[in-house]
Amino acid sequence: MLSQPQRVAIRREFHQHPELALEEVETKQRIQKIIATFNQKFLSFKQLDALPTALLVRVEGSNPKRTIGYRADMDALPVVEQTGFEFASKNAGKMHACGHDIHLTVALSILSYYADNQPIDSLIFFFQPAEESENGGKIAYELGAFEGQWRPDEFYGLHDNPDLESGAIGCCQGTLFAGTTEVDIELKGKGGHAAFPHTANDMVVASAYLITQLQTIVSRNINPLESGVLTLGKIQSGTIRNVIADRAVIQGTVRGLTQTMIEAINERIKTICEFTAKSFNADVQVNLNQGGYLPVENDDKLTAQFIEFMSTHQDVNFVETTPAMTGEDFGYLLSKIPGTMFWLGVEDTHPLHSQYFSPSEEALKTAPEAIVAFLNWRMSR
Ligand SMILES: CC(=O)N[C@@H](CCC[C@H](N)C(=O)O)C(=O)O
Repeated sequence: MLSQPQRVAIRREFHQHPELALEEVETKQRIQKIIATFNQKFLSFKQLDALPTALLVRVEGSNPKRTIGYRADMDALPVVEQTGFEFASKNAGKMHACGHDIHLTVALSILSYYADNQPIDSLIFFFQPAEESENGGKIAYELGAFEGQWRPDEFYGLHDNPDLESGAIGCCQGTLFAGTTEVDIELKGKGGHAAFPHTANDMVVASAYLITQLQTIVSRNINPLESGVLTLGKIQSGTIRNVIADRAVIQGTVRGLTQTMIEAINERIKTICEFTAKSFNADVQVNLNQGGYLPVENDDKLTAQFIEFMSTHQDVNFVETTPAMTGEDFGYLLSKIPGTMFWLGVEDTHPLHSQYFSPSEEALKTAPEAIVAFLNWRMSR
């Protein structure tokens, strides 16, 4: 298995060269280059023409009862890194601010183990593009990535978590992550001179009211005992102080722990947009795209086994977690193939998606061993 210094070097190499969703060309080349150094005897590969940055690797089992999938995502975010590390991003405006560099390194470490130690069951490693946006998991599934001998009977994947101690494994039964919807709103009015507001139709003012109205969905429309989020993370309108803006673009994301909640919030967004725009005599276009970001629902039986193993294994610091409002398109894959998603603690004071996010590399010391131990245990059953 890759040593800790090798793991750290690999993680830093990925960290220095982040690529956005569907652009992970060099990242895939790096993955392939690393795998090329492994024993090839039990390995075979699959690529997808229409999703060229994806890579599937199959490890042939010695006496397979099942095929087990393991997924690692590989895309970065459009974030300007501010960590000041010597291995900080070399790609301007892009950063592995969600720890997918850690995810890749853990997956490659596990793969390196099974390249040398043939597993009993067959394994499929899915190096997945486009988790942060663009639905890489769903696209791969729909392209037939998991057909025939490439279909796992059960699927596992992790996400790093700065709130957990380094190396801790966190998981829960049922919903681990929220489902999400990407929200795009465009308001159109009439531009004009700042001095003559009565001759124009100001989309800065309309968007201010619309945003305020939309914020009432969570506070006034949903049951306080349930949960939902609407974050509007981006707004663009206007060009200069003395021109009335004829257009505003608002982008955001909805989060809910159930599909019913997501759909209820989405319906309210449409209604509020329609009537608020009308009240300003503006045109509005609303685009709500859930794509593959379904709630991440862990399979009852497989997750019970995962928790049983992780919570009793002497080398694992296991933490029972509560559902989180982060989204994950692994939710789509788990809606097709049963499995378990879990957290890996990377202890950091900065949250995921922060320009200062600095996951602890200590987590790399123990996570691959813990996951290999679980997989071997699973294969023995
Ligand atoms: C783990 C994580 O941070 N995932 C992203 C997933 C984004 C989903 C989608 N593009 C959206 O923005 O709604 C997250 O922001 O939770």
